[in-house]
Amino acid sequence: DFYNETVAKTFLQFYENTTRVVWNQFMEASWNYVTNITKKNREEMLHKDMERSQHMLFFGTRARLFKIARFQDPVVKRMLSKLQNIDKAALPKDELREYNKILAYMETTYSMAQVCLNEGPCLPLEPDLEEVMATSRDQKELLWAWQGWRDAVGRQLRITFERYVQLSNKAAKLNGYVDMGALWRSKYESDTLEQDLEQLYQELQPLYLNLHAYVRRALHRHYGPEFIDLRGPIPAHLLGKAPAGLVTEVGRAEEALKQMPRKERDGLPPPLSPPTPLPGNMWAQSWVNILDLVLPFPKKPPEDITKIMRGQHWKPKKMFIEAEKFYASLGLLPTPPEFWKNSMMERPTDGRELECHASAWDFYNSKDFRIKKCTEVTIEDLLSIFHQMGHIQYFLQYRNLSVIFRAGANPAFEEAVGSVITLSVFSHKHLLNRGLVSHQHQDSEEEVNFLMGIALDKIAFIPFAYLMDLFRWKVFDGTIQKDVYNQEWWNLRLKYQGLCPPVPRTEEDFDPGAKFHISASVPYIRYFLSLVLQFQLHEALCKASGHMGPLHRCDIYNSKMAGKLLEDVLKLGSSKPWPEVLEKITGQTEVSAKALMTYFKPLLNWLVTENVRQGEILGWPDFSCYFEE
Ligand SMILES: C[C@H](NC(=O)O)C(=O)O
Ligand SMILES: [Zn+2]
Repeated sequence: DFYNETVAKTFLQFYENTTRVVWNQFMEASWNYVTNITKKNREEMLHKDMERSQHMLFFGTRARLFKIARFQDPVVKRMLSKLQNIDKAALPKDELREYNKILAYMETTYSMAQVCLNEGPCLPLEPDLEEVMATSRDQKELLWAWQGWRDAVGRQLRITFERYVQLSNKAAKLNGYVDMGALWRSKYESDTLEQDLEQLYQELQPLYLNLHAYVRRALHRHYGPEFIDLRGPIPAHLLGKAPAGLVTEVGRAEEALKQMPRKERDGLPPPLSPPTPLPGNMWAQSWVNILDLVLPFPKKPPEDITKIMRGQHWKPKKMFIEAEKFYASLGLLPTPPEFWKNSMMERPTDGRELECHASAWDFYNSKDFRIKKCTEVTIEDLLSIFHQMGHIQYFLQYRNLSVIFRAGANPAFEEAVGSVITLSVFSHKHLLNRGLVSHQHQDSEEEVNFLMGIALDKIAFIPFAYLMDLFRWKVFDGTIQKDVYNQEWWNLRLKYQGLCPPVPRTEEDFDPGAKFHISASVPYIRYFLSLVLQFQLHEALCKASGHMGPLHRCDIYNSKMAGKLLEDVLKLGSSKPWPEVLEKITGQTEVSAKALMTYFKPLLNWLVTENVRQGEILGWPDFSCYFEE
């Protein structure tokens, strides 16, 4: 009977015992599919997904029958309420089958997309198109990659995405939510989530506007007024690579040096070597690749860590071991042998189709955990591995909890764990300690350069991470109708990021679909919240480690105190409301941007001074976009 708490506990135990097998088989089938996209693997994955959904439907519908309000045990109440949300499993069988096919089609279209040169090879996104974005010396080529990718992915997904929205909302309604955006937001257990997010965005906006204005000035210097309006938005494709100007300048300098007679040449310093190509950014979500162009103190360029890694013959395996050592240094859990045996750390060379977007996997048997990544030897990929290993550490810490609680305190916590560690990894102190830079001391100007490098990743990301789900929430709640998907996408990209498409866009295009998380139906607000949360956690862990001095110099490596604080939280999984979890680490129950602002204070001071000196306009009152003729 559904009033009896003991009956509920038996019901939950029965769920526990049957779930592991069903979920493990589904994860195994999903892994086999995304690491080797074949028809057979797709059928098997769809079949296992149906089984998992049937299982969720059986238990989810029964969980709704219990009179939870009358129960005493908070754990039983929390478990039953989580069990009630069964997401797409609530759809009628035939519509669920259609929905799963749509999800597989969108994600696979993204993963298999290539852009073909007129005569010659077709290039996949990773690593080839990213490489083009990073190393292109030619505006036309860059535009070719930017537009080609959107033609190959976004355009193909537009119609399917419309049906995806319908079925998503139907599933949400069957779970008691007004639309899928409401179901996604429910994971944060807060009825003020949207206001809180907007508040955080407002607090962070000045930082972004100052960075945007400063970067716009630098791009204006290199590309000239025909491309950049100092009072207007920035063309999106220019933020993805070392600017053609800079690289050809260096190329010219090298040519000139070669022409010089030897005796003259020997006395001269070597030209600034072309920046090692970091993977560009197809979505302008990170601007790290134009650091050389925007360096506050160009005479003190940071060392090229990718070049140093390659000089030291780093290989992908060593990059994973490096991350493993860091987590071990905090006294956290080691990865089991299965991890090293079953992970996919490099793109296979047997020509198979696969999904290269990096991800971490829990196989729900408390012993099999994997990362899938098409690793390149770059500093960006090293930091990405630290991020993914943060997911693995969370899986390890909560592996003995009920399967219902094997998730982050909220999705932003899952994303923040690894990112917190990368803040220490990328500190000058840590890089020096690990032999990845040789420069002993960083003076205040070099520190501003350093903070600029971090800001091009983290601050540039703020508006992008915010707008990704602002867009989707509006699509789900009907504010954005399907006939204006693309123009509404670019309205948000203009409003929040101050970006423009480099060429005119139409409603034949579906540019948001060119981003993995939209084609793979992965919510994104988690990354926006994680961005703020990771600095808040970093500050708390640095304090626990006994760090003194500016936050951006902190490296918690080897701190067992910081590790213990982190471990106590990760062990909780999603068994407690996240404000309680946050309070255990930071003493606060709310996400706060204060630590992020503290971290970037020296840079913001410099930026504001520089922008005032240049008489910059913050924002883009000239909101028209320049289009290449
Ligand atoms: C930030 C996010 N990271 C991830 O998916 O691992 C992205 O790549 O867009
Ligand atoms: Zn992640």
